[in-house]
Amino acid sequence: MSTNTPPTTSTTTPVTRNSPRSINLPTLVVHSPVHREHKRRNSEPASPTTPKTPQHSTYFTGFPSYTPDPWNLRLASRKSPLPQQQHLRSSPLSPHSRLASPLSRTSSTTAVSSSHLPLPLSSDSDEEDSETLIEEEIEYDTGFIGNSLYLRNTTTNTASMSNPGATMKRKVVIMGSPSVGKTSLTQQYVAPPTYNASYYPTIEDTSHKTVTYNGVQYECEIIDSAGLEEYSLFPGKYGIGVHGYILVYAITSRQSFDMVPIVHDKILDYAGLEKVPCVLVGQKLDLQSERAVSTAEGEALAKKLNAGFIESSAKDNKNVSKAFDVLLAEMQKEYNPAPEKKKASWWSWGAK
Ligand SMILES: Nc1nc2c(ncn2[C@@H]2O[C@H](COP(=O)(O)OP(=O)(O)OP(=O)(O)O)[C@@H](O)[C@H]2O)c(=O)[nH]1
Repeated sequence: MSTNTPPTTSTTTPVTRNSPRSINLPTLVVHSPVHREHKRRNSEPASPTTPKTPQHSTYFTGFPSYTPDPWNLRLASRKSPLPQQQHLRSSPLSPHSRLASPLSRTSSTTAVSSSHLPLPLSSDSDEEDSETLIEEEIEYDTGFIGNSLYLRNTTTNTASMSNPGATMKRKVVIMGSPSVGKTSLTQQYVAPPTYNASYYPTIEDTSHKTVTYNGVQYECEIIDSAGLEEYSLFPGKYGIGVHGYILVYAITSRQSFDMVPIVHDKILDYAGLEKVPCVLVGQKLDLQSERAVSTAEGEALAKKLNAGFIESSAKDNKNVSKAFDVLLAEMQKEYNPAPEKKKASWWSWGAK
């Protein structure tokens, strides 16, 4: 019997009362997505013959990425051509990168390709991989207005803000009643001097213009929409993926002025937002003798709609580019707010 008894004290390391080994707790192994990815990369052979696996730009967040905005979809669809090494340098494991966390906000990490961005290229880059790629976190605000869920891209374009030479895309839609001068305003802005006294109703026209405003370069896509009547259906596509609106009325037409708040309401309904960057433009300023809407009324409506305001004449090319500048200012306020100045604390005040 005594031969089957296992030895009772066979420890080689002395176990003191306070040592962690004295407590026999079960080991908890957490396999987080980050941990798994780290293990996978460490286990890969470091031979130069290892084939480079092209990685999708939304790699390594560990969580399903969510890129519903058409702008972001375009970015996310790009495949990253960088080798493994460079991804690790800017991967979420690096202490300098921002780790996209599903707990903080709905966010996804997307590789943004830009040759102007200030990040240094690592020395081990191949010739074919000369394009600089950086990761930019795309953030969304979500919430409810009534019963509908809204989702708004709240990413401040840090890449462009940190590099004044970068170009930012802006999609703008011009809306209002028929024959108020939307097309004339757009054409005068895009290719001045252009004014046509004859009237051809528009179905839809898109033009582009690159402008610099407040030190930032914008590539504007300007959509000239068809004139809206009170009971016409609002085209839903103008409620999504648009950065700003130019709401036009003619100072000679009370009806076109009354149409503005109706259009504005429809935009907010479709966009599911409480506010969108807007400028209210009172067109046909040259027709002073036929004026039906005063400047004060225009200003009051703009204030009510939280929009910028200007009166213009496409015929005389007066305040045309200013109208677009006012909108760029409104969009800058919304999408690239100036960094808040640090308030003087009590400590620094006392130290003076
Ligand atoms: N006097 C004057 N006429 C203008 C001005 N702007 C446009 N018009 C005239 O107004 C008419 C309608 O102009 P459009 O630019 O086609 O108006 P619109 O709002 O695009 O019209 P829709 O395509 O139906 O939506 C044309 O005959 C223009 O020549 C302006 O500033 N002053």
